[in-house]
Amino acid sequence: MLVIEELGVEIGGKEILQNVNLHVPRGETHILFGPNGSGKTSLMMTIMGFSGYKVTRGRILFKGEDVTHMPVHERAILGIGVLFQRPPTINGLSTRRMVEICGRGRKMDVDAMSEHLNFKDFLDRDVNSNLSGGEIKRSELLQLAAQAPDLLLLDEPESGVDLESIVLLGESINALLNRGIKNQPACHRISTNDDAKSALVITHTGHILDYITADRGQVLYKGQLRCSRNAREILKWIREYGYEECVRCSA
Ligand SMILES: Nc1ncnc2c1ncn2[C@@H]1O[C@H](COP(=O)(O)OP(=O)(O)OP(=O)(O)O)[C@@H](O)[C@H]1O
Repeated sequence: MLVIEELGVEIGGKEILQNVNLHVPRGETHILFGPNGSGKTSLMMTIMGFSGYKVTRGRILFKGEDVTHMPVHERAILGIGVLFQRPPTINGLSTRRMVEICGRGRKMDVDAMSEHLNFKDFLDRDVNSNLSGGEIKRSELLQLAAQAPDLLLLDEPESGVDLESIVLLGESINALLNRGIKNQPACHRISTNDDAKSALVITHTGHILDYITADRGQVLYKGQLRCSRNAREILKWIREYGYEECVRCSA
């Protein structure tokens, strides 16, 4: 689904990512760990194609197509969707209209969709205007549900979400991934065929791992992917020994 080869990225002339290689197969969810400032968000923004993230080497393939220099909207149409860590407020555009735009003319019942996410009362507010942290995440998930991407890039989905709402969030993410059943290995899931979705999820706390099934974890450290193994094992190592020791062990 997603293949990144020897990717190098600069922001404003500063090298942020170096020689990143990553493969997220169809139907798999990978967790991206890494200390603050290691480049996790930059990697997601580069995959999505936002300006300011200059690819200096390497390439990004999505569904076999080289998207390295493709504009954001074309990547979105091709099936990449992002849940931002800090999404912008868009004054003058209601969330309802935004959800319809994300759906690109597909027939859908926005009210019914928003009911599942407990978001109906906020539909007519401008996008992300005067919403709490948890409400913003639900707004983002609603937009993603309308877009129905094949690859979800989720930047700290659980941050700012209370312990009860995180259950709803986990269920919504599983629904987006076409996964009803947690803790099933990718090879045993029904949706490993053409409709299987993939995800790359940034987390610091690992709380989201209680609600979604992670097939693999990766550690980004100082702009380089330094470790790839079971996500829970990585989390345990980081908690016990810290990032520096974690990447030393896997070197
Ligand atoms: N627009 C920008 N201009 C200049 N530097 C930037 C910009 N965006 C990010 N950076 C820098 O790039 C580096 C990586 O930032 P990034 O946000 O990707 O890290 P992160 O791993 O997601 O961090 P966190 O866990 O704190 O969210 C940081 O040193 C950051 O200051």
